Amino acid sequence: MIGQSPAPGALEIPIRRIDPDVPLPSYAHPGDAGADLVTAEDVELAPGQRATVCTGIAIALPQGYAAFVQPRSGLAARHGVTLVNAPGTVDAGYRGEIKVTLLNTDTTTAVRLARGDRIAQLVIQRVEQAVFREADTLPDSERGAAGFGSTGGHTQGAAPTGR
Ligand SMILES: O=c1ccn([C@H]2C[C@H](O)[C@@H](COP(=O)(O)OP(=O)(O)OP(=O)(O)O)O2)c(=O)[nH]1
Repeated sequence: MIGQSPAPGALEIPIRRIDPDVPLPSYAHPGDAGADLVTAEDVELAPGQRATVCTGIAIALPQGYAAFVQPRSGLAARHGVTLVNAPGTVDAGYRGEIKVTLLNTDTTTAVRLARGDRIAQLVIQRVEQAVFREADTLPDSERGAAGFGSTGGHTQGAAPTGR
């Protein structure tokens, strides 16, 4: 079911329809993290092609929040469509139209998306703004500087040596 009534205590976000005919972002199920975004334009992506498309909406997030534009798993698994910059970050101060940079990763098949198709999902989260305080040494930790596969790779990949 699409277009649930809001959960009690849900965060209210002012939204402006730049394109008056596009639906507002909506959660497909109660408890979903992502509200679906649609494309406001028809687009065809050749194999390997990307395109930045309009969603027809602009929002005003409260300070201390950000919205993350995430790919949809169905589009990814069925058609190889993802987002170049996943997740796209919408800053609290941004008042412009939310846009989505789609990428067709399929090497042989073009993908056609029609105005109104759901192309991505918007996840709204609280975020911290840090103060970066320079230090000569960092506190010890169990991991230390080990990373980039230091705990073992997949079956065919050897872990790279750390520096
Ligand atoms: O997928 C995205 C990513 C970003 N934006 C908008 C909202 C965001 O607040 C703004 C700037 O995004 P970002 O900081 O990622 O872009 P930048 O390349 O660093 O540009 P800028 O110099 O404007 O910060 O663009 C979108 O509409 N969709």
